[in-house]
Amino acid sequence: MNEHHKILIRLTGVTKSFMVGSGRFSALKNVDLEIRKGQMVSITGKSGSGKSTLLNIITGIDKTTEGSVSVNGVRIDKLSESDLASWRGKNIGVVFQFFQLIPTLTIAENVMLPMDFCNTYPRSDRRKRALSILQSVDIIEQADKFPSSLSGGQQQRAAIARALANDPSIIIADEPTGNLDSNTATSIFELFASLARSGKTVIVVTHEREFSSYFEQCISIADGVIAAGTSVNV
Ligand SMILES: Nc1ncnc2c1ncn2[C@@H]1O[C@H](COP(=O)(O)OP(=O)(O)OP(=O)(O)O)[C@@H](O)[C@H]1O
Repeated sequence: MNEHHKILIRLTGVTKSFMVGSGRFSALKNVDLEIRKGQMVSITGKSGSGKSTLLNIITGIDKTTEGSVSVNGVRIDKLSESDLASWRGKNIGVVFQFFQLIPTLTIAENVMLPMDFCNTYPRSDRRKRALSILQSVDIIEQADKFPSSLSGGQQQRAAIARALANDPSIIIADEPTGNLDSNTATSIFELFASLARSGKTVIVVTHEREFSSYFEQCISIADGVIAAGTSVNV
């Protein structure tokens, strides 16, 4: 097994419970999961099955009630809130269904924002880096425009560029093509696949079965439990 396919994310015995009324509700129940570097991974399941909770555990937004979460050798469930925020900014890029670009900033400025937050690159290098990422996702011509003048597909490319700003090892995308037509959605999945080939781990919550062939690992979740046999990969 080469470096490209080493295990990047490992959840062991993860339970996430919420207090509801006088009792406890477990949104994830004793989940064991391994995700490899450089893979395209889908998470599917009905509304309320635990998909967002699983993403929030992987990104450290939610703390586990029981169990451990290790990402690239770091036990993120053991990090303090401030270490976790900085870890997340450098290691996780997030892409949303409705893009969530800042309307008053240009596309290049949107891409520079995570670099500004995390201070990951010298200030004088940030615009150059943003432009090079915009070039790599094929929207360099849009760099100095505002989000509202871009098409939906271009806005999602800009959001992906922003997710790549700090060169994270993991890209998380929650229904990233839910607001795009089928051709545009295909081009976004092609872009994710090329990111996975370059070594990024791309985890996508999606309901769109027509894109299932893009995924090397499919995690199907129901009532907080990962369905047997669905999370196997190469
Ligand atoms: N903070 C919370 N407090 C109490 N219950 C919660 C909390 N967050 C999530 N839950 C419950 O945990 C379960 C899983 O929620 P989650 O948001 O992970 O589902 P999901 O699969 O992402 O759903 P959707 O597809 O609708 O976004 C749901 O029953 C939800 O009501």
